Formats: sequence, C-alpha cells, structure tokens
Amino acid sequence: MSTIGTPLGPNATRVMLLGSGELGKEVVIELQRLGVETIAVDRYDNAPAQQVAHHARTITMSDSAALRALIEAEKPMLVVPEIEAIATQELEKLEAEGLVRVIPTARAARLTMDREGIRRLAAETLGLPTSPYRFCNSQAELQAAIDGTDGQAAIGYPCIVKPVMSSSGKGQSKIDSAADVTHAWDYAMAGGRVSHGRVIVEGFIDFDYEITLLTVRSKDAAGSIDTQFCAPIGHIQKNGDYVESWQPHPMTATALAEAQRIAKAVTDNLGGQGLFGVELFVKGDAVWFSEVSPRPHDTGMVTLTTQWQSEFELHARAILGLPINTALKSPGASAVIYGGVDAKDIVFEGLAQALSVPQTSVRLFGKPESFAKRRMGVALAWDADLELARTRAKEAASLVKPRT
Ligand SMILES: Nc1ncnc2c1ncn2[C@@H]1O[C@H](COP(=O)(O)OP(=O)(O)OP(=O)(O)O)[C@@H](O)[C@H]1O
Ligand SMILES: NCC(=O)N[C@@H]1O[C@H](COP(=O)([O-])[O-])[C@@H](O)[C@H]1O
Ligand SMILES: [Mg+2]
Repeated sequence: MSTIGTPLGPNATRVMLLGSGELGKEVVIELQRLGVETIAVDRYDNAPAQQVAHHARTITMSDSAALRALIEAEKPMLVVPEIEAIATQELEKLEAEGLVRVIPTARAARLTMDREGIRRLAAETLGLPTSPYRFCNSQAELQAAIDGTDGQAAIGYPCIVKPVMSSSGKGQSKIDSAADVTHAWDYAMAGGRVSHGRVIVEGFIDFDYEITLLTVRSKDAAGSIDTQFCAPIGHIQKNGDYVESWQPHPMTATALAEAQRIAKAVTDNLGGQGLFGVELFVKGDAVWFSEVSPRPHDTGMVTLTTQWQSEFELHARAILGLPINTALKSPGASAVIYGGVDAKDIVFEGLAQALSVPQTSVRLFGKPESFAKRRMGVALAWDADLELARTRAKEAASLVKPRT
C-alpha cells in the first residue's frame, strides 16, 4: 500500500477484520494509529475489536454466502482473518476474483484454519518434524489409530485429541488409556468452533518446554519480502489454553536455529505479508512443529510490554508494507485473567490493587459475556529479572476479581 487515505472519506484505506476478539482489538488500535479505516466483524455484537473499530458487523463468518455479501458490500482493501471459524474457501474465491486481498493469503488462511491442512503441509510436503498424527471421522477410527489396527503405526498412549477446527484448547483432551477414548471423542464433538465431526489424534510429545516464535514477513527497503523473528516466547498451557507467557525464553543456539529454520520453511510456503505465531515443542536441541497462526498469537500479548513494536503493531505495519523492528525492549511476562463466572455484564474489582504491583499493566477486553474459563483480560509485567516479571504478572492477574 503506497498511500494511506483519510478514514471515513472516499479515499479511505479500509481494512476488515474477520474475528474481533482481544487480538483483533489491539490490531484495530494499531491500524487506526496509522490512519486506517477499520471494519470489525464477529459472530456476536460488541466483541472487543468492534468496540474500537469505525464499523461493527455481526454475521456467521463460517457462512459463505453471508461472508461474500458482506465483503461485496463493504469493499475492504484488505481482509484480516482473526479467528479459526471462517469460510476460507469463499475467501479464496473472492481473492481469485480479484475482489480482495486476504492476509497473509487466502490459501494460508484456509490451510491454517483446519488442522489437517497445516499438519499435512508441514509434515508431508515440507518434511518438518511433528508429532505422529492421524485424522479420524469416528470413535472407532480414533481407537484404531491409537491401537494401530488401521494398518499404520500405532499412535499409542498417551495421545491428544483435538477437533480439526478449534482453538484455545476447545474440545481438546489428553488420552492416557482406553478408558478415556469415549470422553475424548464426545468432548471433541462438542468443542469445535465449527461442527465438523473430524478430529486429529497426535502422539504426546514429552517436551522440555514450548515456545511461540513470532515470525514476520514484511517488505524491506527494496520492496522485497524479508523474514524477521522476535525473541522466543515461552508459555504454559492448561487444557490446551494459554495461562502464562514470557519473553525471551532461553534456548540453546542449536535449538533456536532449528526453530527459526522450521518457522521460515512454514511461513515461506504460506507466503504473503504479516506476522505469524509459530508454535514449537523443544526437548534438548530437538524441535517439533506444532501449528501456526497466520496472525498475532495469544501468547504474544506479552509483547505489549516487552517489545518496542508489539506483535499487533508488527502485523499492522507488515500488512501495510511498512518497515518493522522486532527488537526486545525488556524481558517481561503475561498472565491470563479468566471470567471466573458464567454471566453477562460482569464487573471487575481490584484493578487498583493489581496496578499497584510495580511495572505492571492490565488489559480488560470488554467481552459482553463471561464464562468461568473465558479469557477476559491479561496482566503484563516487565523487568530485567524475568522470574520477577512472571511473579508480578501472576500476582497482578490474581488481584483482578471478576464478579456478577
Ligand atoms: N502432541 C502434543 N504433545 C504434547 N502436548 C501437546 C500436543 N498437542 C498439543 N499439546 C499441548 O496443548 C497445547 C494446545 O495445543 P494446540 O496449540 O494444538 O491447541 P489450540 O486449540 O490450537 O490452541 P491455541 O489456539 O491456543 O493455539 C499446546 O500448546 C501444548 O501445550
Ligand atoms: N488461541 C486463539 C485466540 O486466543 N484467539 C483470540 O480469542 C478470541 C476468541 O475468544 P472467545 O473464544 O472468548 O470468544 C479470538 O477472536 C482471538 O482474539
Ligand atoms: Mg496452539
């Protein structure tokens, strides 16, 4: 994009987000700082990014006809997928018709929205190391894959089952023995973002630690695409959902080089411009590819306090073709604030106490409805001492008390 227009005028640079959660909210804020007109779309009204965008639209984003109608009506220059529940085949058609540019590309959005697309690309096309895996359409197929009675190598116990279209651990569970299989299947069927009836079962990787490697494809001074990495982000997940993250995570030079090699291979193939969150498991110097978000990553919210340009600013700049800088500002950490209750219009107590913890900040996303395990906010802390930052982020998060 060589010029930026005036928002709400005839030459405005219009960008549409498909998905308007906490990650999209920060992307919208960064786009607006650069003078972009924003349209935030989600499945429900008053989603976080809708509250800060110029325009808010509520549609079923997995409905191809509804998605096409909206894009044809709004005519955005860029469409930025933000969540894993979009009719990406329709985006591919719209992109092929020249009606819109999808970030990073419509193909990347389609491949990463479905665990099967990205896993087969990484493992089978690119030959990257991943956990052993199989896709199953029924509980019987799942059991056969675990036991190896389907004619292929047994996945064995323990293993992990996930709906092919889900995120933030929804519908995901660990199977330790045959007794867990029925529950894992039923839970996956109930938990996907889009009902699909298909799961991935993965062999369990007994990693030392896991990281997100934020990888940015942006234009360099000469106008060609250049890949840059942020410092690795360490994180802890509970039931497949992130609870804590920090940056930088210490790694051996060999493991870091391997992580960057894998991230470059995947993002080169996906192409386009923008920031990617490449999820990797590490044991010693061995690194496994897990999955990739072709957009800002939840564990990367820590960069709001650790980098000069957060992952959201990096994404906004990269998609607009602007220069980026991935440098670290200070070590730091993030800790999730959960809803704690199932209720609409909740209130948060203890913000003053939380923000009295030195070198912290808090983001409350403003989601209109809370669930006990819905992520409603995040606490951030920075310090040269990473462990101190982690302690403070967790302390600040624990002091914010949601209630009805
Ligand atoms: N094969 C595996 N072996 C060991 N742990 C795993 C495996 N697969 C997933 N996990 C654990 O579960 C977490 C969530 O898995 P995954 O990233 O696939 O789920 P997700 O629903 O896509 O989550 P998100 O949207 O937050 O990235 C991983 O970060 C890791 O901690
Ligand atoms: N791991 C992916 C992730 O964190 N995505 C973020 O969560 C939102 C959905 O939240 P919700 O489920 O509470 O509506 C998404 O819109 C995105 O911002
Ligand atoms: Mg993940």
